[in-house]
Order: sequence, then C-alpha cells, then structure tokens
Amino acid sequence: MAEAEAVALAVRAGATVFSGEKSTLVQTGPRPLVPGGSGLEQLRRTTAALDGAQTGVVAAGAVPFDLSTPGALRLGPAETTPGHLTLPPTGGGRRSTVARSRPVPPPAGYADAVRAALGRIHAGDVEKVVLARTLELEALDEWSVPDLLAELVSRNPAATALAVPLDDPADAGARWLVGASPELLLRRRGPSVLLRPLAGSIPRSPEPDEDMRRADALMASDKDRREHRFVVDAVVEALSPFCRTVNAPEPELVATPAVWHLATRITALLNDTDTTSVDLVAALHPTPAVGGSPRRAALDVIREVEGLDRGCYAGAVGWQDVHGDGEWVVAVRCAEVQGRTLRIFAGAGIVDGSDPDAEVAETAAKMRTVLDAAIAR
Ligand SMILES: C=C(O[C@@H]1C=C(C(=O)O)C=C[C@H]1O)C(=O)O
Repeated sequence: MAEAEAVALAVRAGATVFSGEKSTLVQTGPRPLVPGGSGLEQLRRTTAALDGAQTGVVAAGAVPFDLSTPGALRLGPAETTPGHLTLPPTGGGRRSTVARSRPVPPPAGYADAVRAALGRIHAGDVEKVVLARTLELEALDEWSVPDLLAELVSRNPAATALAVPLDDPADAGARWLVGASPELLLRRRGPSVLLRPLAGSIPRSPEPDEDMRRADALMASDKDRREHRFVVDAVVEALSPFCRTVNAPEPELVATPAVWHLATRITALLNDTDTTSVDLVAALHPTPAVGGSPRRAALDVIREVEGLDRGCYAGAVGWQDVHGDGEWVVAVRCAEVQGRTLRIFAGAGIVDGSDPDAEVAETAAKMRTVLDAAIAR
C-alpha cells in the first residue's frame, strides 16, 4: 500500500497527526490518556508516564487554553517521516455541503467585546487582551477529518497541520481538533530550544502591491510592535529560570496564505536537560499571543468579556518523546469538529490603539485558513 494511503487509513482509524514542513508524526492504535484530571496535571505527569516506555512511544495531543480543564494527551507509538503529510487527493465529491453558518458572537457583538476590553485597558486593569470569536458551520453530512486535514496540509505547507482526537477516537461521536498552526510554541532537542511566537497581524491582499503595502505597514506599526513585544517579553521571562542563554532578535515578517504576522525567532539553551518539553509548555502557556498581559488580569477580562468556551483552541498541541524532546504549536487557525458541526475559532490581540472594526477583519481573515479548507471544491 502506498504510504499516503496507509496514513489516510490511519487517520480514518483515529490517528493523531502533526504534519510540519520538515516532518510528520502519526500516532496510531488504542492509546491511553496521560493520567491527570486537568491539562496542567497531564503536562506534569507526561515525563514520568513516558519513563521506561519503549522507544517510539510518545505523548501526543492537546492541552486546553485553560489548563485547569481536562486535556487530551495520549500515550502510544508514533512514526515520524520526513516532509509534510501526503494524502491522496480527496476529490470534490466527498465533501460535505454547508447547510447553515452562524458567527458566535456576530461581528457587531465581537466589536462590542473589543470596546469593552479597550475600556479595561484604559482603566489600567490590563495592557493586552486576546479576544476570540467563532464561526459554526453545520453540514448536511458528517465532516471528514482526513479530508479536512488533507486540504489544510496542501494549502498551508509551511504550517503544522494537525488532527487531534479530543475524545476516545474509537467513539463514533468523538470531537476532534483540526487546524494549521503557523505558531511554534517550542521545539526542544536536547539542550536546544527554539520558539517562534507570533503577534501583530494584518490580512493579506490578493493584489501584490497592496499585499506588500500591508506587510510594510505592519512592520512599521507602533501598535503591532507593542502587541508583539508583550509576547516576547513574557516568553523570555518564563524561559529564563530554565536557561543559561536566551536570544530574542528583532521581529520579522512571516506570511500565511491569509495573514501577515510579526514573528520573533527565539533560541535558548537549557541549564539542564532534566527540563523536558512539557515542563516548558507548563511554564510558558498561555503566552500573551493568546492570553494577554499581565496574564492573570487578562484571563479575568477574557472570562468576563469573551463568553466562549475555548476548549483546546488557543491551547498547546504537540508531542514529547522518551528523551524529553518534543514539539508544540499554539492551537490557532483551528476548529473543533464533531459530527456535522465545525466550530472555527479566531482571536486577535487588543492593546491601546486597537480598532474594533480592524479586529473583526483580522479575525475573519484568520478564519479563512480553516474555512477555505472546509468549503474547498
Ligand atoms: C489568536 C490567534 O492568533 C494569535 C494572535 C495574533 C495577533 O493577535 O496578531 C497572531 C498570531 C497568534 O498568536 C488566532 O489565530 O486565533
């Protein structure tokens, strides 16, 4: 059987998949959850749960935005192959038809939430808050996770495309997280750690001159640089106790097919290789790219103003092996799938100077990553 078909079959059978530019990890078979009643507890118990496991076994899956709620990290054998996933072409005929789409909250409600967050910023309660909204697509038939994944991979080869079962994948009604994240939370290989936080964004334009104008405007934007700086400062501060060196250069531009971002490629060297990838996830998450600054005050504002259950959206998704090495991305450009329902999430950072209508447009552009994959013909 061709490898692509084998992977397609594995995904249909409930595999966890992370397909990046350089390699693809597929975890298959019946696989128990890492013990722990919350995402934080699962992260804390992952390294011990892998102790003594056979080479090739990894902990893979998702922890939620709110680490006090349950996570979905599973223990089981995984295979890693070079390059991104190749799945057989899906063909239009197998796609579901969207019967109903519903933005929650509607765009005007989201703009009101942004204004409420700006009120809290101006009152001095908080400096940055990331607010999200959703688009719910109800299809005539069940969504196909392998088809969604195949479209996400082929449209976003530079991102980490992912399919993660949030419930037992053997259950017919299992929920899944699917998406194509451009944001590396961290990669740990031995003592070396690489991170690439994103924050500060502008929608792409199909017109090349306008697209370049927007990229230049983003690079020059004081508002976006401030929005970005909160993330870099928080990441450097969270890493410092674990690291002998942390290097954070100036931000650069990165593009997805839908959005321009400011990105900083941060490199660090661990003091001690007893620090595993999940220790770093627990220390870093949620960064101000998805939460805000200061963290606790921002989480309060999100709870009061946003009104969504984020679940694993804006959580951390990835894997760790028996050596403590691993790779985790921030669960953005993602959706929750269950049966005929697809719930696309997108958020945007709000700081002093943010414009509510621009944040509506930015979140709409971010939703296109999953939306275009879902409604592809
Ligand atoms: C919150 C999301 O994206 C995050 C927020 C960004 C921003 O506010 O500019 C940029 C990239 C991500 O860190 C999302 O896509 O839902």
